[in-house]
Amino acid sequence: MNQPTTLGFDLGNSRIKAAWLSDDELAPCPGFPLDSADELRSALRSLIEHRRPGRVALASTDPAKADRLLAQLHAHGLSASIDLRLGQALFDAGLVKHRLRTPETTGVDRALAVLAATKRFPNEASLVVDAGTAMTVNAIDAEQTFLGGAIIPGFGLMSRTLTEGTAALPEIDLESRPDCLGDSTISAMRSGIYYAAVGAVDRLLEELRETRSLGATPPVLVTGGNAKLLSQGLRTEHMLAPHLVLEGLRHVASHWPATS
Ligand SMILES: Nc1ncnc2c1ncn2[C@@H]1O[C@H](COP(=O)(O)OP(=O)(O)OP(=O)(O)O)[C@@H](O)[C@H]1O
Ligand SMILES: CC(C)(CO)[C@@H](O)C(=O)NCCC(=O)O
Ligand SMILES: [K+]
Repeated sequence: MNQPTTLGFDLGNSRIKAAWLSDDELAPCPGFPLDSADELRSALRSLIEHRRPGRVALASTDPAKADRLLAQLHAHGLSASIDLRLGQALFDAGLVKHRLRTPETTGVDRALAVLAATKRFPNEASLVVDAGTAMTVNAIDAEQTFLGGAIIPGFGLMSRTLTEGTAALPEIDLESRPDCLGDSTISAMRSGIYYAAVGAVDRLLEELRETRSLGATPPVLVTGGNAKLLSQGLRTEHMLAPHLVLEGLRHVASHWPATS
């Protein structure tokens, strides 16, 4: 049996997701918060206490947080032999083809999710939605070229904008699909935020399909911390893919030179 030895980290703007990665398996670890160094240290300790990784692979959209995680790993005698900070790393390695004008600023999470989609659908176009702190919609054509897409604020960011930009609107949370008719201040905010995002994603998927010759019904993969919540209201047919970024990282790890 193939023993998973790579510990992979997907470090986003609000959470760290980790998984044990092998050539044919992805075993997710419980997620941990990014807020305090103490919390991170103890979460990391319990993660590697019983099982020492042969290698660490890190993908991060936030360089400062990535450096902090690396410092914590060093304290445990570990370093990241794969340390990805930008989509460019995947483009340069020939793992993802693209037609982007600014590959040098493209998020590594977008490129990794796209890579995972090209492995799932090697012979057809596909669309990827990542519902995280920010939400992204990403288009891949039938030749497996990443064409680009859209970046929109996630539920939390939209909600914070409303609260911070007004005197009267309170802080809210959003845990399930709200009624579209908000009959209170809070339920009206929940409705607005939820349908702004879900409606935008549905419309983007439709526009991309129609205008970018992706075929009538390319498969749509939905990932990210808010994937399930988004999925509850999406009209476009789609599949949930909970760990698409880590899935992409698994593909990178299995192609990366063992010595680096
Ligand atoms: N178990 C969980 N712990 C924390 N947040 C969760 C959890 N499950 C869902 N969420 C939601 O997931 C969202 C973050 O999503 P995700 O983890 O994909 O973000 P991220 O990777 O930090 O963001 P980004 O991809 O924009 O950098 C949070 O807004 C939170 O509401
Ligand atoms: C858009 C986010 C925040 C989504 O996590 C991330 O992919 C990112 O920081 N991207 C940089 C800009 C870009 O992807 O073009
Ligand atoms: K992410």
